[in-house]
Amino acid sequence: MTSRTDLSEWQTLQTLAGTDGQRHMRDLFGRDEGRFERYSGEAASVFVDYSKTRITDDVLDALLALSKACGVTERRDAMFAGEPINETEGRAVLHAALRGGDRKFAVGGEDVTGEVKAVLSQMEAFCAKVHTDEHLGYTGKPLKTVVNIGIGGSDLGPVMVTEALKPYAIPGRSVHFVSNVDGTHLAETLKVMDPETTLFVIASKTFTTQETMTNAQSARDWFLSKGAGEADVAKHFVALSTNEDAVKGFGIEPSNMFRFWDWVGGRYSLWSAIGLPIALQIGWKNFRALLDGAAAMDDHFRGAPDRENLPLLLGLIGVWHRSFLGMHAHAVLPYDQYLHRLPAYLQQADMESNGKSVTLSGEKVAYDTGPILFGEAGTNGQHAFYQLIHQGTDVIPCDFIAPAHSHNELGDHHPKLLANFLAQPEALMQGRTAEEAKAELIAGGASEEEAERLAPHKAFPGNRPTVSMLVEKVTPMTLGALIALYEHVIFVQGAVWDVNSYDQWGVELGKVLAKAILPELQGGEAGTHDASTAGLIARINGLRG
Ligand SMILES: O=P(O)(O)OC[C@H]1O[C@H](O)[C@H](O)[C@@H](O)[C@@H]1O
Repeated sequence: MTSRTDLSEWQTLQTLAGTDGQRHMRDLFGRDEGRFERYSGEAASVFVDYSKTRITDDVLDALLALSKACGVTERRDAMFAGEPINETEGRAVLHAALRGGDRKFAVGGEDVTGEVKAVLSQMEAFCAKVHTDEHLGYTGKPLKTVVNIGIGGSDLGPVMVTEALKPYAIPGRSVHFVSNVDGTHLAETLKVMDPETTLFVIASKTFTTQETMTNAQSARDWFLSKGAGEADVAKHFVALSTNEDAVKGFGIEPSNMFRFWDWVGGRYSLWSAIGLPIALQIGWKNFRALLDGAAAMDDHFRGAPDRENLPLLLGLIGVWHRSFLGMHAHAVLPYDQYLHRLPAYLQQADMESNGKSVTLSGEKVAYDTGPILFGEAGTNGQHAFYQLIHQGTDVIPCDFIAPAHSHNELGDHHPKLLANFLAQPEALMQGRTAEEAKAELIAGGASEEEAERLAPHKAFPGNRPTVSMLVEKVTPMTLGALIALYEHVIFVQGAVWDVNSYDQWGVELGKVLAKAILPELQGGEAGTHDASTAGLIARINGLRG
């Protein structure tokens, strides 16, 4: 198998990295009035400006040629055709089928549209029952509060979306999330819960995850300790899972289970039954709109020509930054408070997907793959880590995301927020030379000597790439489209890097070792460990007595 680095397209890009990749964007903008128009586009109501990245037409052409040489389009088609592109687990990757509406999808030749629709109908009917107060608890009161117990993909998506779509929340209801196995998370959540009106949603694809099973068991114990009987569990506990046997084993009836399938990756599962807490919070119509927004982005990704295909272009630009220009990190900076959990969500989506270092055929990659992703809602990040983004030694490409309208148009808050959303990328691109800094200091009254001394500190290198994404408003539709855009960017990058974006074996080893260590913290015999781990175990056991 040829390595990506043997491809002539790869080598062309390596050469371009030393030429075009070093050009200052100030000059690129200076020489080209059409840059913004040429390097921006819109799909499914998400407008994307990628002109403030270090690309030229030559770079873009070379990236698109690389994509062709890597078979990105063929792999995309294989994904949508339900082929088992998750090769290490022998599974299809078909979360698009969950949101596809009437579009047909099949896995291994078998149509799945029907079963997807059946579960969606089951979810819709359940939501209707809860929302009309017909689903009653063990004392006859309607259930008003939802506690979702899940972790990773069974938590981050629903948390992010319910936060993002708070303006659509049905009044008088609330959704809470417990993920950490740290008892504090559950204990603090239960403190404000009324057992008579609380619905527990146990969300776990495998229904074996230690954190979730432990929290679910403790929630059940708490519920039973409040005067409810075993038979009442059915009214207050539902499961979202692929594992019917384990759900039964836990004591939840299959009729209270909302299922999904092994072709839905955990970090791509918010569109499945895992989205139930979202639907419970925002209502069915809005949940459907979320799915429709994502489906519109799927259509764009499948149908738009390469040069207009935003997920393809953004994915390739990310590869350019990471594998050719040596940029290690990627910041996601939403200028919308409701999107404050988007970076955390994308951390799992991206880092668990492309945090890989062997190719599909098992060889060590000879290039950099997935970046370190982090972020924070603007403008808070500006007062925390942006200093490093502006003047640090690492160049960190950033995504700036903003809605033109806020759900809370309070005084002049939103224009101020938007001004920051616009100013930061401008500053990151333009920078400020030492000469400019010196001139400004002198204009501000500094002496020549003082200006000379301070200018290096006040100079900004600029040429720091940013992508700006703009939506009219954060709605279920635009949010769905935005999430799907990122999913496909991750797909494109995985396809170019020749890694399996759909497994996560790296999470396993720690889990196995934790299982082995647990008995040693509960009075069991000491196991075999390195001196550091053994020393820490002994110390913890000493402290806990
Ligand atoms: O939904 P579950 O089976 O409980 O899995 C929850 C999470 O477990 C692991 O951490 C995996 O790495 C995640 O991808 C997954 O989302």
